[in-house]
Amino acid sequence: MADKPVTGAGLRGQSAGTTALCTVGKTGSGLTYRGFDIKELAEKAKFEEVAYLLLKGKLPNQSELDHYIRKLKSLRGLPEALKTVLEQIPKDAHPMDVMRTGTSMLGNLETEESFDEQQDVADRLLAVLPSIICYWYRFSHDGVRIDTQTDDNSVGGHFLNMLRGEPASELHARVMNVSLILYAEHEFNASTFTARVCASTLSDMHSCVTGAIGSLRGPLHGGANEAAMAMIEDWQSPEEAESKIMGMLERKDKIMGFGHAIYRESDPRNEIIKHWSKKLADDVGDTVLYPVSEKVEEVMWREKKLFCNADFFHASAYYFMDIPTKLFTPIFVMSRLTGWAAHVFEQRANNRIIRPSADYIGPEKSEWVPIEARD
Ligand SMILES: CC(=O)SCCNC(=O)CCNC(=O)[C@H](O)C(C)(C)COP(=O)(O)OP(=O)(O)OC[C@H]1O[C@@H](n2cnc3c(N)ncnc32)[C@H](O)[C@@H]1OP(=O)(O)O
Ligand SMILES: O=C([O-])CC(=O)C(=O)O
Repeated sequence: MADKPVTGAGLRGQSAGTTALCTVGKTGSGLTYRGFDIKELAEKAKFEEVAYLLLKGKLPNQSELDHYIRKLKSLRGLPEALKTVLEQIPKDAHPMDVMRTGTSMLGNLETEESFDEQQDVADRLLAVLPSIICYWYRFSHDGVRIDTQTDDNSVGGHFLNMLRGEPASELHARVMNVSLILYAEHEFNASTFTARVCASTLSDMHSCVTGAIGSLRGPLHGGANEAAMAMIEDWQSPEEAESKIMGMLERKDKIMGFGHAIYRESDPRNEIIKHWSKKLADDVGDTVLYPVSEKVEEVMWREKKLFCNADFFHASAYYFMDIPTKLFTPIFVMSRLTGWAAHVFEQRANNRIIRPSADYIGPEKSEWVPIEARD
């Protein structure tokens, strides 16, 4: 992508604070969490280890990790009042709205009374968000009230088990683990910045996370994985994909799953999720969606020098695992909760209310006109 002059629009290129959590695009394309390269984490870590790293500040040793997994497993249950609320939400609601309402309702039932409770509140949310979305989804779509306390050790395996009513295969659990690691943290992205702005007023964790979910929902941010799927799902061949993309580019449409506010050359998460999407394509014997996705990637680079961001190959990967498209962005929430909460901790530890200024472009002086005399 050609370099663009940095202007004030979208606060692009302006530092809005400090963080010890993450670097994005520091050497042109890299991503690190507390200094650890994303490629190494995606290959070697459990998502729960990455959550611990982000939330507690260091990698856990074996007994700390075992204890943490046991803790998360014990926190998966839903209060009855929250189940009642989830049962009222219609089947055609957007699952991101369900996540938002579920988090907000939990804030009424299990209010964070003091910042001393922040670690426990974050752990509870990490454990319970998959339960919220799956309980609502299975109740509204299948008419069943699921037990959200499965015996799966991993967050990803637990999610798939609740969704399907049976434990996930090793491959699917592995891909979910990688996906949750890739989505966990990304510096001052829009949803995290929302959480930090909310935290800067000394608000509670549930409010910060509820606001962040609202920001993540949009198609220019987390909603892009669903939007990318909606775009490619009906294309039957790479040739059709090429001609459709060329038409979209001619009309100056945004192509979802491409481009990035910070990365200029590539998004390091793409190569990783693309690898797993290919493995899943081979697993299900796909001959259409993966070649279509690869063609879109090739055409976008050839025509616009735009590269896939984290979202594009997530679409096909989730599709191959038979995950309904509208649950794609809620999975992002289940993971990014770790980054959001860790940023809230950081903001609280060194806080000043976030309140920028605006350049006024309205009228200099307006004359008051009585209501009867107005047009
Ligand atoms: C996990 C995540 O949240 S990753 C982001 C997910 N979002 C998407 O995939 C949505 C599609 N992508 C986009 O809308 C953008 O690339 C964003 C929102 C991610 C970044 O926006 P910006 O920082 O404003 O983009 P940037 O400054 O790099 O844009 C440069 C030019 O490329 C164009 N461009 C950028 N992305 C795209 C795209 N996906 N399709 C078509 N054109 C694009 C822009 O319109 C801009 O053109 P202009 O200078 O004529 O206005
Ligand atoms: O950093 C951003 O602007 C968006 C992004 O990729 C993320 O939040 O993962």
